[in-house]
Amino acid sequence: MKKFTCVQDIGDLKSALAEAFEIKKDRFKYVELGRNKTLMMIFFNSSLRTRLSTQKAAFNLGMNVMVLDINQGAWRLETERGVIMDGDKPEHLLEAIPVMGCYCDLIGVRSFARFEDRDFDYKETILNQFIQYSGRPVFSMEAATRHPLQSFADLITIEEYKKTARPKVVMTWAPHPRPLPQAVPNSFAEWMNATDYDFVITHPEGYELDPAFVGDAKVEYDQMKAFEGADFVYAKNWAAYTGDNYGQILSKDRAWTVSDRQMAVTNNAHFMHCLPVRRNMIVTDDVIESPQSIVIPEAANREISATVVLKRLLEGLK
Ligand SMILES: CCC[C@H](NC(=O)CCC(=O)O)C(=O)O
Ligand SMILES: NC(=O)OP(=O)(O)O
Repeated sequence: MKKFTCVQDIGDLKSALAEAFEIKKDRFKYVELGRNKTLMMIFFNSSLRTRLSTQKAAFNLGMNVMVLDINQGAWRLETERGVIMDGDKPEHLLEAIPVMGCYCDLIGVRSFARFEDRDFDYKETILNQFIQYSGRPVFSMEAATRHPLQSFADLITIEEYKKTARPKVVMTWAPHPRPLPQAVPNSFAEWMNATDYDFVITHPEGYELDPAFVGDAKVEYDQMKAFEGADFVYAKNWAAYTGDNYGQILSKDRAWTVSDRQMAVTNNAHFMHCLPVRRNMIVTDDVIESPQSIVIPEAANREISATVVLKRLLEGLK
């Protein structure tokens, strides 16, 4: 594997899942693979789970790790070409990227959507500059339009907890005080559409995601109807995608906050969320603390998804 930015990069999902469950049985099985290899993790945005689980995955494979928080310690970076750099940014990304590539063997990048220009975001401008100019294999630690490490962990978790071959999985929008990226819902939809699950997306009108990610998923504007018979509920907020509303908050309707009311019409569904989660905006305390909540095992599986991805990128170096 030469990059990991989307579901297509991992190839056959059944093989990827088999590798994940193999590694889960013995996560140090490939500890020699990464000897004297260095992972560089570059964050343009905050992180807890990705920052910790991806480092742990690198250690599982015997790698060295460097972590850089851009604009905190490094020089502030200009990312636009053609800009006269007479302001507060002493370095351009197009120099910084190949320099960072000199010091490592693999690069992970977190760079969220900026919501200033939809084309800039949806062309994955920053991530693709790392792919183009670093000279190293690059993987996404959540970019503008996807979060594949999260989605792979979500799939592993559903496979572990499902009671039927084709569970009903419902992704629901929920209210949030800030405009959040579409990366997590886009990516979850992309991975769910690559399975044979019964996948439904529910959100208020106006929050339609990019059709390229929605694919053949059923979209239901009535949340209670969507929840009927669900085996898994995956909650997430996202800002509007369509037209002039890009990056905007259209609703903070707390009737969409996942509570016992909605969970009551499901098939005793497991509750999932990528975390961090705003309690009593996205989901009530009772639901996220209930026996059906699997948000912690879901987060734990981030170590497994990252170990599989780093293993395949290391194997690609040979
Ligand atoms: C893994 C999720 C990362 C990010 N979440 C946030 O930025 C939450 C920030 C907040 O709740 O203020 C998102 O929604 O894409
Ligand atoms: N789910 C996830 O990626 O969490 P962090 O933003 O804390 O890394």
